Amino acid sequence: MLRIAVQSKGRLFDDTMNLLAEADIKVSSGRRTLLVQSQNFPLEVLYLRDDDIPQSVASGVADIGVVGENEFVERGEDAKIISRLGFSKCRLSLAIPKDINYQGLAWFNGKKIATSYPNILQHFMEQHNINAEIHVITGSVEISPGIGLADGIFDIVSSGSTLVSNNLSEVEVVMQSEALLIGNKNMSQEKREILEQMLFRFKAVKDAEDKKYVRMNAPKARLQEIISVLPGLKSPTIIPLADDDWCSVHTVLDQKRFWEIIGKLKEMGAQGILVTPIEKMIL
Ligand SMILES: Nc1ncnc2c1ncn2[C@@H]1O[C@H](COP(=O)(O)OP(=O)(O)OP(=O)(O)O)[C@@H](O)[C@H]1O
Ligand SMILES: O=P(O)(O)OC[C@H]1O[C@H](OP(=O)(O)OP(=O)(O)O)[C@H](O)[C@@H]1O
Ligand SMILES: [Mg+2]
Repeated sequence: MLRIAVQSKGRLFDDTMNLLAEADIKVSSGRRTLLVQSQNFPLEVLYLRDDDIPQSVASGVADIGVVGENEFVERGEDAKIISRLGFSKCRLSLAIPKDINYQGLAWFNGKKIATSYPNILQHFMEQHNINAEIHVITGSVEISPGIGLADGIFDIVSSGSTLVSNNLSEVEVVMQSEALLIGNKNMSQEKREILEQMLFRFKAVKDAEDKKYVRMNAPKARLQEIISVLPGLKSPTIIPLADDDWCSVHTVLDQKRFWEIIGKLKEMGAQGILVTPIEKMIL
């Protein structure tokens, strides 16, 4: 049995549970139960506060965990990054009251900065030879300049609307962050095998993202032309039709090039084009 640490509530919870669900790993999200076993996969979910996830994975209380890169770097715990999950994208930035005429990092010398990420900030300040006072608070960081608690802040920014509503402007982006799947460095062989199975499923879901399964009827006379514009996995599947002059062509198209390719296919005489989403794809 593999044990995964998942944020019990908050921004990472939904996307993590969706990822498991898409991989057909069933887990009831009994929010009051802290440890829940999957009904159909050798996985148990340990619900924790995200701050505690890096340590729980490093110490082996959990084998793997999903946590924001910001939190993982801040904690400096000894665990490895297994994969980047692509959700909860944000950045850690320095921001100051918007009416200040900011000329560069030197502004922060002798200033007080409020943050929940003192280690990352400290490291950044040392790298740039800035001497600022770091004031640690665990939440509502953006309010601190407004109430005279600090001169600037160092916090998570995504859309930037929290900064705007607190009259702050972002002056330096220090790091980019996304959700990470992290793992204990000394997992048993048995656990590593379960993890491989899980990653295989995640990949199948990810590979199917933004892909469409497309079927169409094509005039045989123009079949080669039609095939030449289709990327497909290997080559498209060609199926005969009752009418000898026509055949059915099945292929997989990338969402990004979808309309461009469909346009060409229509010009080449393709008809009855059917488009369906793909749930999983094993390459
Ligand atoms: N606005 C945002 N947009 C995108 N990702 C975000 C945003 N805010 C936070 N995150 C990411 O999601 C993670 C979890 O955020 P969340 O707000 O749920 O936790 P938290 O702020 O640490 O929790 P709490 O508010 O209970 O202390 C963060 O560590 C960060 O990686
Ligand atoms: O740039 P934005 O899109 O406005 O997002 C940034 C805000 O989002 C997060 O707070 P959250 O909403 O998670 O509230 P919290 O303070 O409870 O963590 C983060 O701490 C910022 O305050
Ligand atoms: Mg938050």
